[in-house]
Amino acid sequence: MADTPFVLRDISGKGKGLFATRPITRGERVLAEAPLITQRQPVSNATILLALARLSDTDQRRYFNLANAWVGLLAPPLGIFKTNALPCGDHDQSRGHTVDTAAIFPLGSRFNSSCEPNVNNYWNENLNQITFWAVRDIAEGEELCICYGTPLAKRADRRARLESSFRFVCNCVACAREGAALKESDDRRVSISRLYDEIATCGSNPAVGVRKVKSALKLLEAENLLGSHGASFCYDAFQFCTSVADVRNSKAWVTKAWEGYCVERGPQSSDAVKMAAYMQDPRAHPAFDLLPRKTLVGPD
Ligand SMILES: C[S@@+](CC[C@H](N)C(=O)[O-])C[C@H]1O[C@@H](n2cnc3c(N)ncnc32)[C@H](O)[C@@H]1O
Repeated sequence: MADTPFVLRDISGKGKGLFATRPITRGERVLAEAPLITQRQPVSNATILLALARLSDTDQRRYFNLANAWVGLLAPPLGIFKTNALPCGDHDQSRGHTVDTAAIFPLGSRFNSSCEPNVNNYWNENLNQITFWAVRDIAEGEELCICYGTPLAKRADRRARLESSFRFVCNCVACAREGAALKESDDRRVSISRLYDEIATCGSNPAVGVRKVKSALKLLEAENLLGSHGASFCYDAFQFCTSVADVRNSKAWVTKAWEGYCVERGPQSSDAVKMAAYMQDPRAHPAFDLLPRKTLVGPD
């Protein structure tokens, strides 16, 4: 871990976790790592054993030293895989994205989960590595957490999912809320998820679409999820503006989307590169000028 800005240490109730050894700036890449083993669905104990047989003794030891939430319930190779696997692709079940390849990483599999994550994991297919990005400024000593689950859901649903897949009760800063604060947070997350679905149906009504994007961004900010989830909403707003040939606001939105993807996924990610091209020429988008021309609104 010589040049990483974190250390691995024990944390009560979570096994081990990763902690910042210095202040980390929003948008910084905290880790890029190749897999120990990769598996395509369907994964079984037998397919994992085959992959492990190709590893050196040192890497096999690394694998078997990882956490296992399924002790006594599954054979160890499979239990460790289910506890630690991260998706190799754009996997966000709450948005209907799933990938059928997942992998185990020596350090990347040590990030604990938070429903208000300060780090985003992104599989970079050009590098064939998983990359981890600070989605907000992180103080020295703070734990670095990604989100394993579906943050845009109520606490009860988030917890149920994490408990059934990873066998822990989430008590992250978002899940620890109670009373009115919990209700407000639950309502905001459900609203963001609803707005996400509604935005997808606004193609013929771009003014409404952009209004909904702005509402979603405000709610994301209130939930401290703007850094991890804002970019795709800004890209939606860009597409609404470009469809009515509103070049000025298209540029403003796609610039926001580019900034967001640089933070969530890195400037070399395919999404950031795509946004950079539309910043140069918003007219290159296939939806440009498809609807009656109109001026919409830009970001705040
Ligand atoms: C991928 S491992 C993360 C690293 C692990 N803590 C370790 O010691 O190597 C996933 C497991 O970590 C624990 N974990 C992760 N996030 C947690 C959280 N927010 N609260 C409690 N336990 C958590 C659970 O036991 C989970 O099954």
